Amino acid sequence: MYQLIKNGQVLIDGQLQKRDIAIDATGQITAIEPTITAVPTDPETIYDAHGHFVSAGLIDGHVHFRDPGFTTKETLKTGSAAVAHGGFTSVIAMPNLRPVPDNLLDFKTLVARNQAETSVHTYQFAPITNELTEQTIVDMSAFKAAGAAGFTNDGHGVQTAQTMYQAMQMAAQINMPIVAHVEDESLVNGGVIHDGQAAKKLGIPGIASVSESAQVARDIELARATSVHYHICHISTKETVNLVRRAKKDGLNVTCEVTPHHLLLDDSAITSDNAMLKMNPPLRTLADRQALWAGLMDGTIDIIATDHAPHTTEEKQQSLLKAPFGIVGSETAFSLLYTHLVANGPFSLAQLTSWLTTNPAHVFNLPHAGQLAVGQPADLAVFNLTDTTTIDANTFLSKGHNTPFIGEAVQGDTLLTLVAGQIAYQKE
Ligand SMILES: NC(=O)N[C@@H](CC(=O)O)C(=O)O
Ligand SMILES: [Zn+2]
Ligand SMILES: [Zn+2]
Repeated sequence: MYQLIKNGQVLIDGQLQKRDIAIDATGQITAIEPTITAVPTDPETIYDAHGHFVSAGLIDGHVHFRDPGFTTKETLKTGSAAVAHGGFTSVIAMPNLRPVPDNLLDFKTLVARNQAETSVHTYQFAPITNELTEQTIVDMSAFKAAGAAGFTNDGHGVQTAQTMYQAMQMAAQINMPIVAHVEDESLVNGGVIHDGQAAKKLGIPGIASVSESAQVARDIELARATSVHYHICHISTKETVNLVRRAKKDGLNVTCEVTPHHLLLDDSAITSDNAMLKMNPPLRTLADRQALWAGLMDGTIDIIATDHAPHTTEEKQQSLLKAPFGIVGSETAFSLLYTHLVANGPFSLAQLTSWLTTNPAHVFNLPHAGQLAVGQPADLAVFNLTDTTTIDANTFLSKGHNTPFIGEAVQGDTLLTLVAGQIAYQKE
């Protein structure tokens, strides 16, 4: 473990300033000062950040660790190593596992395994309904008591208004968020990419934007009627941005997330039958992408979450029609976002870090995450914002190499990640 981080650059009131950070034996930050002269006796416990950016540890509110059930894709060990490599120190894991942890025994076992087997703070979402697809809603209070961070059927939309309405009433009563994968299956029509130019050109069935936005519109009205905290996963369409903007204006407790890939890519990138560009929701149009940037700019979109969705190389080498939906995101998120949104984009480093630290801590009520401050756990990440590196799957700690961003030149490589003072990742 490290007890002193020297010569870091820390964001203070939106500006980078030189700071040293002292960490005690319990992993708490005890001082953040321009210069700390009380140096630990063991030189091994001193890390020289050499003027690089020291951030509060990032928070990812949407990851798939695949364990139990799909451990050829990822395990708790490889998934958490991957997120630490990306500078994340807290994540919330999705329950689309096998078995689905829709009974208390399986859920408690999973929560205990998350604690024991991951190198970061791994929180866990519980299902809304049995098997993520049935109508029977789980005993939400019992799952809350067992540690659930919220309720989601991610991978599946809740298909009936009746089930969603009841789930929202129950969640509102116990003050827990409904975290929604929004997808009206009656509007999907066997689509695998966005129903637009690329689908037409390649002769591949498309997924219309209304399959997302129609369900968002329904759910916002149900949220208005129940006063629940309604959080929308991976929004992808301009219509959804508009609906959320209006809901917020109306004072509803509605929040949402966007992924790095929906911000950085659109369906013009799909020029051949390449399943690395297949994910759910699909990459939409340039106009949608611009609406997502505008949504970040005006606060309609609260957070960026990766939807880290590892699959095996064999699975993703299949055609767009056959391959599973999803791409990995943990190990590329910060550098891609820093490069395109900040270094070459209109956003500030302070804005980017707010979408990855303070905002997710607030949205998901994680009181000890997202702040680099005295008295808080030393969850932090050091990023090299100046040198350019190339995204290389050989450096990935995830089992999943399924990303279209391989070979991209980026700034923002992770140098060090500490979780409560312990080294979760360090670049060689
Ligand atoms: N996003 C995806 O394309 N896939 C996710 C499921 C999901 O997040 O809906 C997965 O579990 O693979
Ligand atoms: Zn989803
Ligand atoms: Zn997901």
